[in-house]
Amino acid sequence: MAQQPPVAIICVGMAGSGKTTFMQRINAHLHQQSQQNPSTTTAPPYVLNLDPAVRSVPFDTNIDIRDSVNYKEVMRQYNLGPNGGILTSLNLFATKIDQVMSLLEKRCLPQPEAKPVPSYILLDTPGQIEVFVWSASGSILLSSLASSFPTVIAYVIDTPRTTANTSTFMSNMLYAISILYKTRLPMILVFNKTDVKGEEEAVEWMRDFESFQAALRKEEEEQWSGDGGGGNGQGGGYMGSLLNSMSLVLEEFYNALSVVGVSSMTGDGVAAFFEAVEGKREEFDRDYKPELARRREEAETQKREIRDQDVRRMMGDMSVSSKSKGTGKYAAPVPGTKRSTGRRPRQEEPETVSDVENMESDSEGGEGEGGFGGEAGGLEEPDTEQMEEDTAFEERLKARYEAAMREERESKGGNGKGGGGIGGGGAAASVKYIQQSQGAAGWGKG
Ligand SMILES: Nc1nc2c(ncn2[C@@H]2O[C@H](COP(=O)(O)OP(=O)(O)OP(=O)(O)O)[C@@H](O)[C@H]2O)c(=O)[nH]1
Repeated sequence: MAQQPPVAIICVGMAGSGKTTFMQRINAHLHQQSQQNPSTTTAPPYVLNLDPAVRSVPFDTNIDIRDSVNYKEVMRQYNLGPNGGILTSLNLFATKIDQVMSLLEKRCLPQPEAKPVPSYILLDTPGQIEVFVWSASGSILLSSLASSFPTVIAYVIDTPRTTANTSTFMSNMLYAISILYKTRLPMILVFNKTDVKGEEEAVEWMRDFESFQAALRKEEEEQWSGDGGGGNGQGGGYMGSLLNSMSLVLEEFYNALSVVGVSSMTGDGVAAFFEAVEGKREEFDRDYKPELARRREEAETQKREIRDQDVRRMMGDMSVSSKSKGTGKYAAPVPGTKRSTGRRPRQEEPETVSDVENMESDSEGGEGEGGFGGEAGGLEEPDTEQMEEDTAFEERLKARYEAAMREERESKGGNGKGGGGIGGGGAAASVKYIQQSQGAAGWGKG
């Protein structure tokens, strides 16, 4: 049977929630599996560490951000604090994303007649979730991964701490929502540390909002009785009603999530976690892949439009359209024409703010390109002279174009001159471009 591409599991969670320990556990589980079944066609997982600030990683990694970026040095050089250092390190790492992706694709995508590939790619992320999830580099890393592999977010939660009270629980759930909506990737909630406190209470609060509201009421009563009846003005007030309403609103969100209880310490619940991952792989293929393709197509169209706009603006600046040929502000003065002898060129329509400023300064001082003398009042020469000037410019442009074409032909003919490197390629491309645009403007092929 043909192998499936591996699922990329990205472990995110608040600092201290147990991401690294969880990574260590699932990594050990997968290694054990591949050792126990040597006949299996899958290799051990491919592991990446994206936490530049971690001192030591308790598992072997295939790619480690610390190998390419020195976090301490980044902080020192850019004069940054810890979070800025992590963010900048991630940004620097993101500049190498094409190398990372080509390595991942080479090692992890099933190849015909090649050795087994891993079933899973595991990624550990920095504890400062926002630095990873809300940064440009985080988005680049996530979208690159998701474009090649089914990708799942494992949101690791410190169960004892989160279920200590309803407001901490709600805050954590809201954080999970923000990540879900930001990344738009399938998510599994991993209630970690179940050896200390089971996940049952949290799951009940998610599945049955009445039980969450009952817990909320109980907390409020306790607070009121603890305060000797005075209360602190928060428990029963807007906080209580906000949490109440939230529990109703979030029902829909909870239904979209898979929830598992795991103890990274004992290994309890790891098998259930991988079952959930397989479920999310199907969900990714069914729901997320088409959406990703649509977003990619949208981005491509946007990029094309921006490029076209830039080209149009550039052509406008160069004034190579048939209408304004030779009158642009970048056109060189021609010996023997009126312009070089002091006549002001015909005013163009401003296209940019700087054009307007240039025009204003031209008309104020008359110090533009030879524009001084008695014509500052805006006297216009007859059109025939303008036409002469246009023709001269056109001829110069044509001559330059033909010379460049000749040069290109010679370099192609292998006359020992070589291609001219980057500069030569650029000239050839410009010639081609000018040729096309002039052709479109009715200038013929030349
Ligand atoms: N009892 C128990 N402790 C755990 C479990 N998982 C992690 N811990 C402990 O929780 C603490 C934090 O674990 P880490 O794995 O370092 O957490 P992290 O999320 O990677 O932390 P950062 O790297 O700071 O983001 C450590 O002391 C772990 O031993 C678990 O399942 N049970």
